[in-house]
Amino acid sequence: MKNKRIVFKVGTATLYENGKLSDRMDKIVELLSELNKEHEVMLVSSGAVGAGYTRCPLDKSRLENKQALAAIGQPLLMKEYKERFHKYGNVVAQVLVTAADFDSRKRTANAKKMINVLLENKVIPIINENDSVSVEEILFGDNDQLSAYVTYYFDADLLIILSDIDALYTDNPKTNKDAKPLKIVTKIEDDMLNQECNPNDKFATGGIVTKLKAAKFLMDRGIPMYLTSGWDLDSVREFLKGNHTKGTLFKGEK
Ligand SMILES: Nc1ncnc2c1ncn2[C@@H]1O[C@H](COP(=O)(O)OP(=O)(O)O)[C@@H](O)[C@H]1O
Ligand SMILES: N[C@@H](CCC(=O)OP(=O)(O)O)C(=O)O
Repeated sequence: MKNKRIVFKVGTATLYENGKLSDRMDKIVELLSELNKEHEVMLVSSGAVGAGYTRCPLDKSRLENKQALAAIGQPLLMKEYKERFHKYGNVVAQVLVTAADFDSRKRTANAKKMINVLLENKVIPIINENDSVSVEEILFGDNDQLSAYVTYYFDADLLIILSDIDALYTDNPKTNKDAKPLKIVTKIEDDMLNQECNPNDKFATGGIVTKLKAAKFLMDRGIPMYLTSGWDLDSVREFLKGNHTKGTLFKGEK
């Protein structure tokens, strides 16, 4: 793949381990900095609520507390990214969105123009839901679907989801040891989307279902999505070189 616009999404469980930032963030920053030389790179990053909790352990079951945790954690998360990307000479930009930003063509077009300016200048946009004001109808609620919207509405060629799981399996591999990884998925059945959502990290809101919804949204629009582990970034490097050995590629049949 050459000169592509690529969106990466990283979940809370990949970034944080036992309430502490993991060195996986360093590895992700290294990979994105490498790719930013040849491609246009955007990052949708979760982790604001988890980061906020490290400083102020509020009861996150109350919505206003969760909003406050995001407000506390978002600048902490950005500081960590900014410092790491700086080592590679990269500038980052914080972009916070709500579902309402994709509701009107005018607002989406305005946001896209701004994203284009960032990418033309090799600045890496780090995007998250604006959790501190996102409630009710303007709420996405999970960054898997948000990253699919970012990919489609901001004209990207590919979405790569870096997860705590290395592929989509025939069943939940954490509870069924016979579950098998799927290499390519060309169709998502409705019953797959009706499973319960149960993310592994207590600060996460996604789970496998939101990843499948993201994949379906993109497959319906002819855009591929690659799901792989945030623990093993060589699979991403290989995939982008055309060697698909690990992870799941979601690609609609056209
Ligand atoms: N069919 C399946 N294939 C893969 N993972 C599954 C499946 N069903 C349930 N899961 C669970 O979904 C988890 C991934 O979702 P989540 O914890 O939200 O990841 P992330 O933090 O990367 O967004 C896996 O670790 C696994 O426990
Ligand atoms: N926007 C929230 C995370 C939402 C989310 O989807 O979390 P995850 O399932 O870990 O990708 C945050 O920054 O904490």
